[in-house]
Amino acid sequence: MVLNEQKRGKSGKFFHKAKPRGGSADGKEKVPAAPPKAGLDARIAAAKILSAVVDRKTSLDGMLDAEHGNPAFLVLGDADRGLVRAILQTALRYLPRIEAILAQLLDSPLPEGARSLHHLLVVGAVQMLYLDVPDHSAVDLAVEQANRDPRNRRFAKLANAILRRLGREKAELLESVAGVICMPGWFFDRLVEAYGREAADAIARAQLQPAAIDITVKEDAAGWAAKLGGQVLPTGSVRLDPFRGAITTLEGFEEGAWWVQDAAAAVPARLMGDVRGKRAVDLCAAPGGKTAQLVAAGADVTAVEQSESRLKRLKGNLERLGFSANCVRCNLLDFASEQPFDAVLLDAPCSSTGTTRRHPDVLWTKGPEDIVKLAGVQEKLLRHALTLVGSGGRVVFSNCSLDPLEGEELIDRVLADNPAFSRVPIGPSNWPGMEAAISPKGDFRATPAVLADLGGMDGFYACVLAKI
Ligand SMILES: C[S@@+](CC[C@H](N)C(=O)[O-])C[C@H]1O[C@@H](n2cnc3c(N)ncnc32)[C@H](O)[C@@H]1O
Repeated sequence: MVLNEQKRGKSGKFFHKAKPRGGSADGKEKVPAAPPKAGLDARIAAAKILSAVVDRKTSLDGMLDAEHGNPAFLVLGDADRGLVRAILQTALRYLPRIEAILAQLLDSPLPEGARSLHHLLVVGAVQMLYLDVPDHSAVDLAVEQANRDPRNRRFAKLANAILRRLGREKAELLESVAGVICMPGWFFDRLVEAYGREAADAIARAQLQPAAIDITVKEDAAGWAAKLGGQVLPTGSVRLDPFRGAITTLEGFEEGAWWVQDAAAAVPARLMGDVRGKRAVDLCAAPGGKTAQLVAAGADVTAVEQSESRLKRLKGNLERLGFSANCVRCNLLDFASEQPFDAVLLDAPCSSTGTTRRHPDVLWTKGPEDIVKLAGVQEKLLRHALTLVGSGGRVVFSNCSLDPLEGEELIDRVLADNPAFSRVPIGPSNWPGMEAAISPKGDFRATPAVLADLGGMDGFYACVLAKI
């Protein structure tokens, strides 16, 4: 491995051929010495967590959990935790571009054994390229970080040289990678196959934008949009204007007038039609956004959820909203009811590839094999869900995947051997403003590029089935 501005000496160690610009008078890069630096622990935690995400496929949410998260995260104060979140969210969003830039600064790729150096450089680079961290501070801290880690100590000068050069050539480097798709190749190929190149490009662009905050209101969407500052979307959700602060402090939260729910995620329950006075079951219910919608629409709701902790959260959410539902903790495959339901909602566990705007780790922790596996799980759950609905009733199947294997193809397969069920197409004319999210077969097929001018929405799929 040889690096630009770095050559391997006879001993096999790296030495730095410093350019005069940015170096010290004697041509040697200065490596700052060791006093503790503010924010260093946050950078160290970010690099560790980045490694867990991309090398060990660990989900980011769990590691950033305020109670059970990664130990390196839990020891940090609030400000540092915020910084770690910002570094990781941005690094994972732009990873292919950051890696392409680092590749330009290296003559040959870092060896597999230098992964921790790679993560350290990514953490340094993301601050300089996409976050408002002054270059000198990001470089100093990266060097300090390298010096603190026995695996990276010998690379401290190298990190210094690479990141300094990145700082000097930032604008050109960013320009040179502007066309790099920020997704793993396998996933982008699947998007192209499913949606065509143009639409896949639009999705790749849209998913780089962080998600807006959408709320579902019990009533009077226009009134709440005016009160909180926002707008009513064609889906019926209220999109809040960007703001700083805690959502829980906004008017209406305490008294349970609304709940946070992405505009796309709010669509499946709306597709159920008029459920007033009907018996409805929400089969994968927690944290309860769709249960709340069904209760708000006047249904008598049973919520089924297998995770105890998530069911607890659902109950807490319903309580704040002043709603009640019959909550059942079990695997839905074991759930049965003597009396069939009028409405069955199955919002199935999926690859979550539609949620990359909020969960940019998803594409780095999942692979094509997960999509196949999860499609199999969902098919099993859907086949069971169909047994719970009575004649004339409706089943809505939904998930937040962009992959047809977990959506259209699964539905076609299940309908093929369930002649008592048929698809109820959503007519584009039924939903002004949302035509782009209605598939030719009449399913709801949102991608992050739908309503892009208004800030996009999560990728989501929903299909309505009726029982004869
Ligand atoms: C996509 S989330 C559901 C989100 C929820 N519908 C909402 O709108 O708030 C999927 C949920 O299904 C639950 N789940 C997964 N497999 C299940 C099963 N076999 N039986 C019951 N619940 C299950 C998970 O614990 C998770 O809470």
